[in-house]
Amino acid sequence: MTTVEQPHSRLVVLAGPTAVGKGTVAAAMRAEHPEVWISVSATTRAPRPGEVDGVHYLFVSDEEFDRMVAEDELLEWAVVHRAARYGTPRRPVEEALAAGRPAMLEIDLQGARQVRRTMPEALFVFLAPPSFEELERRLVGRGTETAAERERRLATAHEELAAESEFDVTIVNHEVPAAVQELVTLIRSGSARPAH
Ligand SMILES: Nc1ncnc2c1ncn2[C@@H]1O[C@H](COP(=O)(O)OP(=O)(O)OP(=O)(O)O)[C@@H](O)[C@H]1O
Ligand SMILES: Nc1nc2c(ncn2[C@@H]2O[C@H](COP(=O)(O)O)[C@@H](O)[C@H]2O)c(=O)[nH]1
Repeated sequence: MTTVEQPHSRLVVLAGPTAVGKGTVAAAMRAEHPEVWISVSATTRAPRPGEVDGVHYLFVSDEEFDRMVAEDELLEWAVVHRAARYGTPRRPVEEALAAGRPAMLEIDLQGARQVRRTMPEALFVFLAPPSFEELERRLVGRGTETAAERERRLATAHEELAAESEFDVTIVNHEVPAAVQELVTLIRSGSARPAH
């Protein structure tokens, strides 16, 4: 009997708690591994200093986000940290995958669960902090949230850390270059995704 190898999806979903370093790891991937296509999410939150529309996010109004949802333009979307809506535009993901490019989404847990339902063949990677204390240090050190917003994010972080076992692989973000290397190795290996 001939063994037919299961074709692997080239879609990687990277999730993890607030301030673990998802954005930092994704930015390093974008800079060092341009062969990996990284989705640009739409969000209703305001840009932080230095964030560029169309590069870091598509910054959209509530009305525009409503339209994207109504017209089924988003692969997944969620209200994150009870603060703003974030979503993955569907068409660019489909185009990247159709072109044979490895593609990566950097999204929250709720979004990862939605993608799990619609694209179960994707590889789900959990980015974990070395410790909760280090996560708090990174959140405070980033300095982009108010104390109240930090509290909200840390409350969500407890829930997100409890969901680690839902993911195929965990990468602990001790050092950014090592985390990027682990991610690239997974993507290149054709995602040795364990069966569920
Ligand atoms: N390996 C690391 N070691 C030390 N600091 C790190 C590391 N990775 C990221 N950081 C720092 O931690 C802070 C949070 O990182 P980042 O904004 O990338 O997190 P995030 O997971 O994208 O957060 P959020 O989900 O809230 O958007 C930043 O100041 C970043 O420079
Ligand atoms: N479900 C989705 N979550 C997303 C998306 N893009 C980003 N995110 C997540 O939002 C939080 C907060 O991000 P921040 O930039 O405001 O700090 C973070 O966990 C991101 O991973 C998305 O398209 N869908």
